[in-house]
Amino acid sequence: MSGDKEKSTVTSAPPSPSPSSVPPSVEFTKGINGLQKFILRESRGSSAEVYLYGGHVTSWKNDHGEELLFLSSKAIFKPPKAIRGGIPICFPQFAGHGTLDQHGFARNRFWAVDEDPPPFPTNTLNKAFVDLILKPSEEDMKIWPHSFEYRLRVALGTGGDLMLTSRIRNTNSDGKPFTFTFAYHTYFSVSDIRLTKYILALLQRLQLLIMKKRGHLFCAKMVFLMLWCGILGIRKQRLWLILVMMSTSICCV
Ligand SMILES: O=P(O)(O)OC[C@H]1O[C@@H](O)[C@H](O)[C@@H](O)[C@@H]1O
Repeated sequence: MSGDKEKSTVTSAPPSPSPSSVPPSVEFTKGINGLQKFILRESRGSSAEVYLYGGHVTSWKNDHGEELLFLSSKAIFKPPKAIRGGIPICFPQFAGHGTLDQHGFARNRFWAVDEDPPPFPTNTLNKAFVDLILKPSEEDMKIWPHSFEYRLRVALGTGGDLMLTSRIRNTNSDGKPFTFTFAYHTYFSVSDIRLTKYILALLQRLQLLIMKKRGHLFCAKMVFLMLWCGILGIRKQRLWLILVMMSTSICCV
């Protein structure tokens, strides 16, 4: 679950470390309303917090201690209500695209620690990370009759970059395929929401225009994001972090 040792929950620091040599660490503790959470810390001081409830990232701070995610002051942290802010996981349905409640049920379920995650092709050394897993309950199967294993890795890299990797496996005993929709519904923190609203409206139009003309969604998204960050004066480092965030992946096995 942490950088140096894949299976240990807490990485202990060596004796008298210098600030730059403190290893990445993962702490399992209680958060708001006693809900359990992990705190990931990286050697240069950035951190992230992940609740088991919802597999929900609620905080991501850079090495200056600045919060990069928005968490509503009205977020109540009381199941079955979803946590408002941070990075809600919308699964197996995004928005109202289906018969389930808005954004599906993954954000309203208690996830478990994944004790035996399949290996990753990439090097996880020097990263603080935690592996979570969600499997449907009998009640879930009544509203969405598909068996699955949803594995989520939340990792914090040495530069403070936050990476979420979702791996969703169809475990239907009859091998029947299923479809789903999904989103990391990230709430970024911004300094001026009014200005952001105007700029977003403008850029959404621009994005639509580019998509219509070129039909190239990826390019449009990148142009959109870079303009947005540039106009809002987001520092270069933060823009980079956001771009890394955007490159988080989802794969089905
Ligand atoms: O209010 P919820 O269910 O947490 O959803 C968060 C937001 O999700 C977005 O997808 C909707 O467009 C918003 O209207 C909504 O507020």
